Amino acid sequence: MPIPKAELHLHIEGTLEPELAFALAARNGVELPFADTGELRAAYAFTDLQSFLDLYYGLMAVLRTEEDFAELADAYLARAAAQGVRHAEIFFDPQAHTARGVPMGTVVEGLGRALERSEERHGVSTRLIMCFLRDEPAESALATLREAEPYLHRITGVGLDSAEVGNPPSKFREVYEAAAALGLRRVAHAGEEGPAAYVREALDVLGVERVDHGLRVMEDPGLVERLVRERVPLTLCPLSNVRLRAVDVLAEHPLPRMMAAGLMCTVNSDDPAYFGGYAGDNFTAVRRELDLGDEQLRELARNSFLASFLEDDEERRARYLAEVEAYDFAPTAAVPAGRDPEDPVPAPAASR
Ligand SMILES: Nc1ncnc2[nH]cnc12
Ligand SMILES: [Zn+2]
Repeated sequence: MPIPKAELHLHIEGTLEPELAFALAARNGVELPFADTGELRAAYAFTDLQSFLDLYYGLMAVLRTEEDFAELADAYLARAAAQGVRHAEIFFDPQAHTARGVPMGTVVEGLGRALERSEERHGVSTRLIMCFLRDEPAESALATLREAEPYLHRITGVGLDSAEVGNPPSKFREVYEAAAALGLRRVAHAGEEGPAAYVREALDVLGVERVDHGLRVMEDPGLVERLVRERVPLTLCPLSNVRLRAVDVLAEHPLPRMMAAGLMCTVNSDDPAYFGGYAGDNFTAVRRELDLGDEQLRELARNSFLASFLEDDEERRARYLAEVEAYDFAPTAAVPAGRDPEDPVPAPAASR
C-alpha cells in the first residue's frame, strides 16, 4: 500500500475524467465541442491558469443532477483510496453551477451523498470546502454564502479560487468575515500565479488557516520566516504547477527548498483529471524528480494530517498519524528491479 495521506487541495470538478464527461454528456443530452475522449485529452495543453480554467468551466456543462455530482465524487474517492488517501478535504465551486441554473442544493446534496458513504465504501473520511470564484464580484460570493446557509451542516470551510492575478484576497474581506461568524474554517488560493503579497493578504485580511499553493512565498524571505514561525500549512500541487507552467519542469520545483526552510508543506493533486495524476502520483513524481527520501515523504504525509481540519475528531487524526509513523518503506535493495520499493505488490500505475 502507498503511504497513508490526506488530500487537502482537490477541486472535485477537476476530477472529471474524459470518459465520465462523455457518459454524463450522453445521459444529459449535452453536446460537447470534442468528437471523443482523445480529442478532449488533446486539448489539455495548457499555457497558464486561465487556459485551463476556460476548459474546466466549459466541461462542467455535463454536471446537472444530484446523481451526476454523487458519481463524480464517488469516482474520485475510489481513485484516491487506491493511492493511499485516508482523508480528503474537497473543494467545490458552487457559482460555476448556480450560474448555469443548477441549484446549490443539487450540488451539495449530490456531493454529500457520496461523502456520506465514503468511509464505508472507500475507507476515506471527508470534509467539504466551498470555494468562491475570485474573478466574480464580492457581492456574488456573499450571495453564495447566503444560499449555502441551509447546507452548512455539510460544509466545513470556505476557500477562494479561479483567476488569481488582479483579484487579490482583500476583495473578499467581507465574505470571509461573514464565513468566520458562521463558524466556517478559512483557506484561500494565494501565490499560485499571484505574488507573495497575496499570501500576506490572505493571512492578514482573510484570516486563512492554510494557504493553497503558496508557491511564490520563497520570493519573500520575511514571509517565509513568518509562515515557519506560525506553522501555516501550504497545500502544494507539483504536477499542477508543471501543467499550468508555474514551474518549467518538475525538477525545478521549489518543494525541497521550501521543506528545508522549515515550511509546513503538503503535496496534493489540485485537478487530477487534467494535470496527469492523483495524490499518490504527485508523491511518486516528487520522489523521483526531486530526489526526496523516505523520511521527507513521511514528513509530507504527517503534515497532511496535522494540517487537516480534524479538530472535531482528534482520535481519528491520532490514528492516521500513527499509521504514517508505522509505515514501512520497503528497503530498496530487497525489491526486484522494476518494482516500486514502497509497494509490496506490483502495481499497474505509479501511485505513492
Ligand atoms: N489550480 C487552480 N487555481 C485556481 N483556481 C482553480 N480552480 C480549479 N483549479 C484551480
Ligand atoms: Zn486549486
